[in-house]
Amino acid sequence: MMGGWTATPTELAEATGRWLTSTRWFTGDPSDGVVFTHASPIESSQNVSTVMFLVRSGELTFCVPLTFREGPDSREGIGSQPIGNIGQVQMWDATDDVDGQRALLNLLSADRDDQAGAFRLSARPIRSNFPAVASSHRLTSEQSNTSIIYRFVDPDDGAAGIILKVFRVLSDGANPDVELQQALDAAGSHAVPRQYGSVRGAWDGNQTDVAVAQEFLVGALDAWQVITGALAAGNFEVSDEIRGLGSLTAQIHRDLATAFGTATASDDAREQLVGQWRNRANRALADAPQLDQYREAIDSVFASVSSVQWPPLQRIHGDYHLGQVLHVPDRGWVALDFEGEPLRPLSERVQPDLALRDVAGILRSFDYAAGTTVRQGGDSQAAASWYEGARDAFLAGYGELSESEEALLEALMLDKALYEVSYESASRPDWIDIPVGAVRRQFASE
Ligand SMILES: Nc1ncnc2c1ncn2[C@@H]1O[C@H](COP(=O)(O)OP(=O)(O)O)[C@@H](O)[C@H]1O
Ligand SMILES: O=P(O)(O)O[C@H]1O[C@H](CO)[C@@H](O[C@H]2O[C@H](CO)[C@@H](O)[C@H](O)[C@H]2O)[C@H](O)[C@H]1O
Repeated sequence: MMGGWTATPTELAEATGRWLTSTRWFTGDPSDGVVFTHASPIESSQNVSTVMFLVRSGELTFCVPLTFREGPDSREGIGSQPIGNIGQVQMWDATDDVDGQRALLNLLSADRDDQAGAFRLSARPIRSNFPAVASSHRLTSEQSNTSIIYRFVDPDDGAAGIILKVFRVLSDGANPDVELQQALDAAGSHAVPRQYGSVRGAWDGNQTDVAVAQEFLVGALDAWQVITGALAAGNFEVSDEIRGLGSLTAQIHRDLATAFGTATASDDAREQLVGQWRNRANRALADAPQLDQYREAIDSVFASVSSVQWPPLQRIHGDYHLGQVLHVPDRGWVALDFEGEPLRPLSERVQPDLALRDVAGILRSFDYAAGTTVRQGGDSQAAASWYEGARDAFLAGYGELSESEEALLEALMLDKALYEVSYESASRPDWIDIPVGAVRRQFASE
């Protein structure tokens, strides 16, 4: 590190452990402790240096870039707070430090391609000749990873800046968020932001994306904000743009099928997917015992689609909901965050699936928007009919479904609601009534 100064893994763990285990992205068990296992220097000067660390906690590996500063001169004008210190050297989360932020972005344009070392970083630039950066700041909204926004001095072909996301929990294998958005961008799709590149990390036989950079879309609100804002204001009219969201979704599916191909839904593949739905249902019933009375009914919905005709399987978004779509001024809808559902292992998330799973995701999100409106005192009748109108408009934009696709969509909506039961029970118990209500309604007439 700077000036030959080094720190041992034990010193690092002692100095940062408390901060690390209290971050939003630390999804481990704090009682497992943290172990600094690997380090890869990013940038170093006489008294400031930035290093990318891998930190192990239980079974999980976290990506933790840190910036070190030695001496008062190196700290002058730093707006953010240090997270700890080792002797005279103070440490910052690099995503929250102006020099750390610059070093992380420089990784993309520095032609870095490590051939040796225990933790090797390689840049995979796409549009690497971007303009000079005027300012940078960390995104403050709630997110599972950590993003930094860089504003250009002058726009680059209309783009006002870059948003760079550092992936926090690493697993072996290409990150679908990077793989799918880069493939869509390369195919000329405007359904995702323009891509600037990504950084790969390799260690102990593992290889994955540690960061990705894309066009920062200025002034965008996500579809959840747009829709719940309108409903909260008492506007229950179904906007034409919902039909447009359906068409955009169909286009994304066509482009992903072209880029990655499709696979016949063989008996084995169906059995595997329906098996996953059953596992999720079992987990949801354990998390919400009040749904146990529907155990058989759930099982028979899943059993009934085993025998209908399935369309070919393909790569999909995988966690498609209204919060994953931005409404961009003068551009319209743009989809984000193709990482898949956080509760599923990566190996499942990259398997070909039913594209209708994404359709189910958005329809469930319309139900959440209606449910939230009612929870906040909105008119329940108006919210229920808005839901039906929004569903019909989205499906009209998506394209006609066959009878068997409709049956599959119903099963996938049930599966998604059951996933949400577990998600809410772990993350937001106050919200659990929304998916629980959806499961109940599905069986109300039986
Ligand atoms: N290209 C972008 N332009 C503008 N805002 C973005 C962009 N990408 C992400 N965001 C904002 O950052 C938030 C988090 O991004 P996301 O990719 O969902 O991160 P995470 O994987 O951490 O959940 C989004 O909900 C959105 O508000
Ligand atoms: O955005 P993430 O990839 O972290 O997705 C997870 O969190 C979502 C909530 O932030 C959760 O979405 C559920 O709540 C949304 C409203 O907040 C709603 O629009 C979605 O339809 C509903 O599923 C998502 O399930 C979870 O994976």
